[in-house]
Amino acid sequence: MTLLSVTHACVRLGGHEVLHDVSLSIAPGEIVTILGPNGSGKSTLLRAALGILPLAGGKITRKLGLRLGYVPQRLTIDRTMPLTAGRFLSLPHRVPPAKARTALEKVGVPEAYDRPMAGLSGGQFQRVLLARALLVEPELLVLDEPTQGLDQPGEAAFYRLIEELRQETGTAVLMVSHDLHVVMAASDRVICLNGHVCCEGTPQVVSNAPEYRALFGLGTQGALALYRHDHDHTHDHEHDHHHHHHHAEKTDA
Ligand SMILES: Nc1ncnc2c1ncn2[C@@H]1O[C@H](COP(=O)(O)OP(=O)(O)OP(=O)(O)O)[C@@H](O)[C@H]1O
Repeated sequence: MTLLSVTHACVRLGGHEVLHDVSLSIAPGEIVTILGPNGSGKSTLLRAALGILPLAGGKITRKLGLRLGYVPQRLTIDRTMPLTAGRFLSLPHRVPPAKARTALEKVGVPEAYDRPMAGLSGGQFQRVLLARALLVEPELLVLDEPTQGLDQPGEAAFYRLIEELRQETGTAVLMVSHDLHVVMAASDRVICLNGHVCCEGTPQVVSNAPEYRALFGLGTQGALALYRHDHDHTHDHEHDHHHHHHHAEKTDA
């Protein structure tokens, strides 16, 4: 079964073809990451897949009634607006307070409920956006560079949370990133984009593909190997092997 598929999609923006003949599909429970340099069309692809942008060619197919949660790349909230995270979760559709509190607990920021959105840290804010995306109990979570503005430990913690949510709820995840270090090992499948699909496959396959190396340079294999080794550890100190979370299947001991 496929939750969402993009078939031979072309997107034109401002008179030029930003995406050419791009195909991808995502199955239940999969974590698929779209990687690519700035301007390679990653956000465009997500927005086309969500139906926000029209296609110049190809098609998008979604499972009927697909429950989809979306975390946008950036959301600015007027700092003068006294909007608490609890109330934010009730926009645009009212959500029972207990459900909003549960969602905030699930993403590790229960204290945000009564706090104004404008006063949250970057990491707390992204978690609230994620909580909002979880309200629909998504079968597919779509995340557009959800860790922008977070420091490295914050970013690593955010991706661990995504993995935990996947394990707990079985949601599939389609996300965009240009960060190789954290995302590669956290993904089941990677799609390397540069206006078209350059290569795709498991992180190991992609990191060895000449197309990928041409885009990201030869040094990334080393970085990936290092990251895979350090996957279960904090990322603020490379040699700090303190375990934050234990994933039995991924320990490196
Ligand atoms: N509304 C638009 N009109 C014209 N060109 C656009 C428009 N929106 C995006 N583009 C162009 O499309 C290309 C892809 O943009 P997109 O935002 O999808 O890239 P990206 O891979 O997400 O980049 P980044 O990593 O910088 O976020 C870029 O060259 C961008 O300048």
